[in-house]
Amino acid sequence: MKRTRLITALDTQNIDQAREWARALDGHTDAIKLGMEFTYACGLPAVAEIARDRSLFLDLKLHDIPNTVAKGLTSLAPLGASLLTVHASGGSAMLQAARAAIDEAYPEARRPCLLAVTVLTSLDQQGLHEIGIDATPREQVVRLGHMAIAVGADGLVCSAEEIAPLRDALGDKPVLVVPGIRPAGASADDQKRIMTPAQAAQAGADWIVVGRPITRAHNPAQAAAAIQDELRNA
Ligand SMILES: O=C(O)c1cc(=O)[nH]c(=O)n1[C@@H]1O[C@H](COP(=O)(O)O)[C@@H](O)[C@H]1O
Repeated sequence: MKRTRLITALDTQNIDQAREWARALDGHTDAIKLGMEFTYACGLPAVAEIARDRSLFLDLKLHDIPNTVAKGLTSLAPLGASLLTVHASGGSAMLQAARAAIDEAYPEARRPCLLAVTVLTSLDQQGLHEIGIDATPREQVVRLGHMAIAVGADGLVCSAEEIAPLRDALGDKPVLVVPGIRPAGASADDQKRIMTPAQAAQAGADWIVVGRPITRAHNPAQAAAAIQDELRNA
C-alpha cells in the first residue's frame, strides 16, 4: 500500500511563528501548507521565504470567474508550489481555465498538482442544506469530484469519509488530500467531518492535512512525529 504523507498547516499571521514551526518540523512533516491567513497577513515574499527548500501546499482556494482564476494561478507560478487549490464549485469552465493556466505558466518539470476542493470539512448535511444543496456530503463530494477530474484536476480535497466512495468512482489515480484530521481524543474545533490519521491512511489518503493538533501542541515536532508513526503503523 502506498504511504500516506503528512502536510502540516502553518496557520498563523506571524512570520516569526511560521519560521519557528517550519524549522522545528523539518524532517517531521512531508510538506507544509500556507493558506490565506498567512498569505494575506505576511505577503507572497514571506510565502517564498518559508517555502524555500521545502515542499509547499499553497492553499488559496481560488473561486472566481474562469479568467480571474487563470490569471491568479499564473501570478502564483514564481512561488514554486507543489500543490495548489481551487474550489470545485466554481464549475467546469473555471477548472478548465485553471488547468490551462497551469499547463501554460508552469514549467513541465515543476508543474504543481491542481487540487479541487469539494465540500469543506467544516460542513455537514445541515451546512450543505443551508446553501441550497440537498445531497449528502458524500453525494456532493462524488459529484464534484467526477466533474473536476473529468476536466483536468489532478486531485481533490475531501474528508476521510469520502475517500472510499471517491476511489470506487474514480480509481486510484486522483490525488486525494484529506484535512479534518484529528488524533483520537483531540478537539474537533470547527471541523465537522473528521477521522484519525490511521483511519485516513487505511482508507487510502495520499496526503493528510493537519494544523492545530500539531501547531497547538507543546512540542509540535513531537506531535508531528507521533502522527507519522500512526500513519506508518496504520
Ligand atoms: O484545502 C484545505 O486544506 C482544507 C479544506 C477543507 O475542506 N478543510 C480544511 O480544514 N482545509 C484546511 O486544512 C487545515 C486544517 O486545519 P486544522 O483543522 O487546524 O487541522 C486548515 O488550514 C484548512 O484551511
